[in-house]
Amino acid sequence: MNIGLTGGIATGKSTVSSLLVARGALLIDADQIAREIMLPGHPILSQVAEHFGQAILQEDGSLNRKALGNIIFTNPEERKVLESITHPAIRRIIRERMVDYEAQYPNKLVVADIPLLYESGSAYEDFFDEIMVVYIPRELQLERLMKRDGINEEQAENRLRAQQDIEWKKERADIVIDNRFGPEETEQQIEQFWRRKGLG
Ligand SMILES: CC(C)(COP(=O)(O)OP(=O)(O)OC[C@H]1O[C@@H](n2cnc3c(N)ncnc32)[C@H](O)[C@@H]1O)[C@@H](O)C(=O)NCCC(=O)NCCS
Ligand SMILES: Nc1ncnc2c1ncn2[C@@H]1O[C@H](COP(=O)(O)OP(=O)(O)OP(=O)(O)O)[C@@H](O)[C@H]1O
Repeated sequence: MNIGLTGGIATGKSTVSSLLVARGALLIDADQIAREIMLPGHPILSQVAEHFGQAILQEDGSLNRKALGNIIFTNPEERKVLESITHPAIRRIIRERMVDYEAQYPNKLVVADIPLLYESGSAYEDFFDEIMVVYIPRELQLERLMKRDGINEEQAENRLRAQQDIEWKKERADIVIDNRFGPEETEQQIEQFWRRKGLG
């Protein structure tokens, strides 16, 4: 069985995926894949640099994440260009890993953590048995994001605006994990999900 795990920025996807992995789930992490394709020498990074210019690279040729983030989180058109380069590659790698894991470990739960699962359209939605959304109310999302990344309210708002609203995602979810309370409450919901699915 597989699930797509999503939510908004800083709603707690990594927290929830760690709880699932601790129970034996296999994880595919879209943010990690996004970093792999941006490593020096990768053809995707070359395409990105071709469009955005050398200013988004550090002297050693690696990606200057801050510089690229500043461009795409304040300019939706540039964000679309970046996504048109990165998303097809990310999607392909996720699908390949999913197929591999499911063939190798047919009794395990495979979890794909994809921040922009819904934003990417039906390409992903049809791919998973179920979609789990990690939810917290927007004000708390803003607060946790500012604190975790050490950014101000305007920068955090820009990042939130680059994604679909968390309430909208919650409405569409097959499974909602409400992560606004403490870690114990979240763990309880994961345990319930695990039992309901007969995973052990
Ligand atoms: C722009 C980049 C370099 C900024 O790097 P930075 O280290 O500041 O952020 P990081 O990669 O840790 O991402 C943090 C979060 O930002 C959000 N985010 C990232 N890219 C996007 C985007 N194109 N649109 C909306 N939100 C995004 C996601 O919620 C993600 O979890 C980086 O996010 C990137 O390469 N983005 C393009 C690839 C992509 O779309 N990744 C999302 C996973 S599918
Ligand atoms: N139940 C909780 N109570 C308090 N703080 C939490 C809780 N869950 C997560 N956090 C904190 O909120 C922040 C965001 O969590 P996390 O990094 O798991 O989110 P994420 O959805 O994976 O984020 P991103 O998509 O941006 O990588 C972190 O600083 C984390 O420590």
